[in-house]
Amino acid sequence: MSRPRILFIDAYDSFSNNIVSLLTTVLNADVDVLPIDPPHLNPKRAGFQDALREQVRPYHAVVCGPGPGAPDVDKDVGIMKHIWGLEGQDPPPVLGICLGFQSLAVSCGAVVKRLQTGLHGMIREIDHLTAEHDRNIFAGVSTFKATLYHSLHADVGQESVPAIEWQNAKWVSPPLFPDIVPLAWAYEDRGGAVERILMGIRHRTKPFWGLQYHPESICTESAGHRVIMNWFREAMAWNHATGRKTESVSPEVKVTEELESPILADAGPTTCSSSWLQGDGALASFGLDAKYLSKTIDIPLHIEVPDVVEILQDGGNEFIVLDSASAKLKRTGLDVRGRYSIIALDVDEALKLEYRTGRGYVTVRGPSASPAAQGSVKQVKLNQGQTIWQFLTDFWTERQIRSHGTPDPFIGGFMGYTTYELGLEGINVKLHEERHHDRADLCFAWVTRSIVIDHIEGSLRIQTLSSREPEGRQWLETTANKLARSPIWSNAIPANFGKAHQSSQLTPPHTPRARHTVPEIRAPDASEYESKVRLCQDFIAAGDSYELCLTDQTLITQPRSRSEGTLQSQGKHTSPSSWQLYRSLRTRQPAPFGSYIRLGGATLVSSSPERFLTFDSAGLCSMRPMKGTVRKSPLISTLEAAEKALHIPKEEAENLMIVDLVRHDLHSVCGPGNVDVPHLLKVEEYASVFTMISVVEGRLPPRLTGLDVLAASLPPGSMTGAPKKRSCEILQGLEGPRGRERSLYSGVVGYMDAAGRGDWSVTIRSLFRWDDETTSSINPSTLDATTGAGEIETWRIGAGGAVTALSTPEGETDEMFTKLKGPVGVFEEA
Ligand SMILES: C=C(O[C@@H]1C=C(C(=O)O)C=C[C@H]1O)C(=O)O
Ligand SMILES: NC(=O)CC[C@H](N)C(=O)O
Repeated sequence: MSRPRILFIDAYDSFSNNIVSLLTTVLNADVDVLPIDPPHLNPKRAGFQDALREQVRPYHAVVCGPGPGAPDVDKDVGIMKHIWGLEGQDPPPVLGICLGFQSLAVSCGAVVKRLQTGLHGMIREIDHLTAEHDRNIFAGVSTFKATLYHSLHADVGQESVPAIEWQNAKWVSPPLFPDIVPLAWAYEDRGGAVERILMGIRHRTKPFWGLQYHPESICTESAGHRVIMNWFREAMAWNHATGRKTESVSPEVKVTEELESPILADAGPTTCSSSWLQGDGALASFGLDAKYLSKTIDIPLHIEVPDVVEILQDGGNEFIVLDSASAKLKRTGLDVRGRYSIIALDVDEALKLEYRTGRGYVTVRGPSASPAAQGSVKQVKLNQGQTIWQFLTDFWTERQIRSHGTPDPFIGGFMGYTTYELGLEGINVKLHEERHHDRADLCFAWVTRSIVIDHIEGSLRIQTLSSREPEGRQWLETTANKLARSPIWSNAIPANFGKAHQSSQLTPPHTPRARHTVPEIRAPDASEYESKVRLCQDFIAAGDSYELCLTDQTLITQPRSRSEGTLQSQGKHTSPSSWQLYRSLRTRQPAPFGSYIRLGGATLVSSSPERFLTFDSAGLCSMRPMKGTVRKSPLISTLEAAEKALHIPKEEAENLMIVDLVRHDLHSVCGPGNVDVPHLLKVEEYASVFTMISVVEGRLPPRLTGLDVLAASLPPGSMTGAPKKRSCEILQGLEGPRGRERSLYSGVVGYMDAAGRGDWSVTIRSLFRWDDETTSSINPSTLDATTGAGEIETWRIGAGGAVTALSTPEGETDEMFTKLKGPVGVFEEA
């Protein structure tokens, strides 16, 4: 028999692809996905019912999925609501899950109410009917626990049943709702009183079933998969008994995900991407036909990443340093996260690709191209329907290097950043306001000269992608000599030259008093932040989100340092340059994903502990969401104590939600059955906090690369909450003042090399500024006499955390300030 076909109706949930994977693997079925609001099925148009019937006819069964919102709100359920009303001889067999379940219950007359407290990421035992009769999909299923993600539940009068009657009453259709046959329940202890929550139903006469819990969650026990098998067996039995005919899907009806084409706003550029990439202009041919050359030397123990940068800098303007600053602390070799540091060299000479959301073109900046240097900047139009990621893939494919013979993770290739707003474009979340700047949301340099430091081996590899071998080799020698001959290398100058001293005692952010307002720190107002946490919880209670990663920004203004643009340290009384801030942050807050980046008008100084995504050239990808953080304190100073503090329902639920979300993101590119969770809820130690991480792995099909994973998974789920799209929309409204963007914060930083390997971190615990936010000083009192530069620069630091139904406003505010402390401290130190 050919494989059965199932239509999955997606209510924009962040777990949908996990359900598709479950159905595909457990039922050996082909699953097509249709959104709740497909343009060709508008309930307001004449003939809608017929069109919907035609849509579902080819399928053996339909699944109505989970999602944000409420079942009685039309826009939240879209066509789902009309599935239950499909009259005629042969309604299709349908399974509703969570929102889909609630929609079925509402169609049978039930009222949907708010739970006393939402149950998101909570794992509960299911009390189900095991008897073998009457289309009971729980028949023969052993006891199991399942994950819940809901704020609402179906009220069928269960609270009015006296406790002594419950055992007999619970499997009987409630008198007021004769079409609902209860099949499963869960019970929530609410301080002595028990809340009865309907977990599974079937329709009395129609082939409709529903589950309130999430069968696809990583924490729903596999005994629960039997329910899905039973359901499908009942569905097929229904089709057979009623003679319901399914027809094979003709190519016209087959549903595929609709790709939105980018908005082609500016008519400006005329060169389109395909002709540019194949052209032979100086920019288009940059980096083609290159060969990998390298030279390895030992690195003295006292030399640190910034020392290497200082020795080799040649008065450049742009820098990319990915610094495993925590590696030295862990030279045991156990902590593989921080093994390598990568330094791009001669970034000014590299080709840069920049993209801004909503624009239909890519800006290509040639070597040493200042925006003013005409001729070396080109705007290349994206083809109709082509995304920035497809453009980057085409560019990369032309420069791919298959054999290089180095075990190191990077040989040269793309390095750069993306903003949070780039991610929003990818999930079709519109920005509230017009943007009053011209900054790029993605800036990737094609790096051909670089250094990889292996902190475990104590080695340094100088490498180039060069089309002229003798010249390339010459450069390797010159660079090696430059390092070896430097006085710092031979320890003639102490290696802590120019470094800020380590401060272990962190002080809370504050606004310095008026006399000498340098720098001026404007941290979020605690009570305002607390009210935003409460607003988040209102959205959660209403069913609009399961978890919201609320954040806020701290602004620091200071006179622009006179030595900005060089890597010099300077006198005591001037404001610190970005380089000094970086030196200071990496000492105060050493992290596995530190970075110093000056690229495309942005400066980023980061001490991120969070890996977003790593992948190899064979297509194995791994994501490492972090969620659940406690501050180090005398009470919580050991891993053991932190485990106690973090292995509690609230923290575990936060992490689990993001794990399921990341599985969904990875499933979308890796496909059903190709995603696993090798580590769940593991507590790790960082400089000033303990955090819980999980690892989610996927295997990419051969034709896809890590760029496809980035395209499918931004913005990082740990920075949004779930479901991603609705949560981001809510956060946009809350995180004002209006028009404020998260920008680099919540974006990602990393690389994808010419061999196809990549490593990306989430931009958190960091500070950034944009060149265009430097203003002339209007108030002379804010000027430090020794800078005299007359310019004020603005640094931004984002911080926040996940809000759930179980959060407390004070607890979340404290967590936000804890995360802020590290990065803000570099200014206080100055
Ligand atoms: C939002 C931040 O961190 C995120 C939120 C975390 C949490 O809620 O525990 C942990 C790591 C990050 O994914 C931040 O650092 O500002
Ligand atoms: N996961 C879901 O489908 C949730 C359904 C609904 N939004 C609720 O919160 O109850």
